[in-house]
Amino acid sequence: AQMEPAHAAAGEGDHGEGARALLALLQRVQSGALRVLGPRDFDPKLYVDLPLAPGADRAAAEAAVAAVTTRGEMEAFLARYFARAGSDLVEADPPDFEAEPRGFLPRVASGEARAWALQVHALWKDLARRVAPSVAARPDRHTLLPLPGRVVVPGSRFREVYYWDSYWVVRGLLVSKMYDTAKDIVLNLVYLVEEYGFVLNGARSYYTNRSQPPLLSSMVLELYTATGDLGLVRRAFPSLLKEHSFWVSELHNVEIMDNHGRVHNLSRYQAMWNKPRPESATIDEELASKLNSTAAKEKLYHQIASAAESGWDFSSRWMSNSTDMTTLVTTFVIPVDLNTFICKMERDIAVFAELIGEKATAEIFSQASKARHTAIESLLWNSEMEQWLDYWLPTDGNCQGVYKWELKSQNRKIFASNFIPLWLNAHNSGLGPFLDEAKSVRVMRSLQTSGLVCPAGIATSVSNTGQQWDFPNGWAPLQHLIAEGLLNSGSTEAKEFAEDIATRWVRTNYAAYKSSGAMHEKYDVEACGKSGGGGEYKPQTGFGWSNGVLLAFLEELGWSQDKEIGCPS
Ligand SMILES: OC[C@H]1O[C@H](O[C@H]2O[C@H](CO)[C@@H](O)[C@H](O)[C@H]2O)[C@H](O)[C@@H](O)[C@@H]1O
Repeated sequence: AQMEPAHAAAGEGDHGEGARALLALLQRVQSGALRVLGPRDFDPKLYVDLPLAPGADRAAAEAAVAAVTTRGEMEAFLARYFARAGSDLVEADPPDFEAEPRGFLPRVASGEARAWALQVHALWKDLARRVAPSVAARPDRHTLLPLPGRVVVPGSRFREVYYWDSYWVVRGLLVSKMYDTAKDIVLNLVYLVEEYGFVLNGARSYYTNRSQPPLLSSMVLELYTATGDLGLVRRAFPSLLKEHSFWVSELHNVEIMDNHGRVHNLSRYQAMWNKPRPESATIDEELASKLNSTAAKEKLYHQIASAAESGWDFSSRWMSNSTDMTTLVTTFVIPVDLNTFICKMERDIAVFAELIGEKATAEIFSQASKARHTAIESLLWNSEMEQWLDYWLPTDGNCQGVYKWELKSQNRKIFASNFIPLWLNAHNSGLGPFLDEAKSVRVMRSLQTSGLVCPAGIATSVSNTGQQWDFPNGWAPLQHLIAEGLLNSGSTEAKEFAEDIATRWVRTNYAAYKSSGAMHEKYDVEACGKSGGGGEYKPQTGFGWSNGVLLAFLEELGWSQDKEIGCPS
């Protein structure tokens, strides 16, 4: 596959003419709003989330937008032609929600921790929605995509379902005993695979050009483990096979030959898009204005959308110069975490195939996961640093043919993702451990001296670039993946360290909740009780994956009566 894939613009092809025309109109409204309202407090995503108002005519709105020159005219224009962003998602009132479910967090004895956990549990009611029937009836009037079941959104500006966020939402819902809501979420994602061939970044027409870190099989496994619902496994199985094909297709797969002449297959992120992201078009266009040629701009847009596919948007992890976003080279990076997730997906599919009696498929996927495991260990493991490192392909050529592995192409910079393979300890799907205990301990020691472990949790990287997936931000999914891996490594010392990380995280969430009344999308790990910042949009609250991780940590760790929940003094 070339770095500029033939299908770089294929995401467009999936929609009707009406939906495309609506998105084009909304992007004009977005740039008009920036011109008229100014950059202060401007969120470009708001405008591409606007549904057409009942009875409003798109062509008339198109004719009117160019004439808008003042704030008052813009307000009148928006009120006339559009409904409120998010109004096409209606409240769901999940029937499986109970204020205090039976058997909720049995190991949380502290009254203070328990009262707070119940408040976080109650947030599912605020975040649960259903897509309004008008969306399926008139998809040309909404950028929101129809979904069959109830949804749980991250919160604030993130008014729609997101792919990898949903894994931690499901984990939290299982703690909350909301099995039906969790199943609806999984079936919605299965539906997206049936419709598009992969799980979209999010359920909006502007997210159809890319996916996100692939965790659907993990959601199915968690639900199956909690409920024994084999029907769900059977229902999801064809979609899991389809999703796997997407991630190992020419678009994502790269062949690399190791020093012993063995050729391995690993995957990378690569969006099918080479234009500005509609939800951030004004930002992407401003960045690209630093470049001269159309070809250079298209390459940058492709790298931006591919970074969004990684879930780490944005980070010095994908930049050759960490202070210059125009140097994004996402598609040239073979990421540690993506390949960990695909290895896990292959193990999960093998387990599901066995469960439903598809012996031959079970064998194929068991072999595939072993081959990827070997590839991760051969190409990404660095024995001197005792971490796994992203591998950078040469950025001056295209990605055709087989690459020859070179040690110098491992990126020696420290990121939390360098430790994500530990997570496979927690989920060996019955196929044997990923790491032995001694190696897990060595990786733990490397993490302890990496500079990532901070007073309020694990930082995303050690570079403070102003990007949101860098220092000093800590993200709930990263804490959880690493802590779960350490907890299940078999080592008492690693278990204690995992408990320490989780304790720091729970405390910072608690302190920030007490001072702000909200759960946050990300936290600043330099000090207990601080929410995070940086990046291209204002920090958000709600927040799906933070709530899920908090509940999962409390379930896994418990919280004794005399354990302090506030920040340590
Ligand atoms: O609007 C900008 C970008 O926002 C999303 O990314 C961030 O929020 C997601 C939802 O919580 C999360 O999954 C992602 O990891 C965050 O970086 C969106 O996913 C991007 O595609 C979008 O361009």
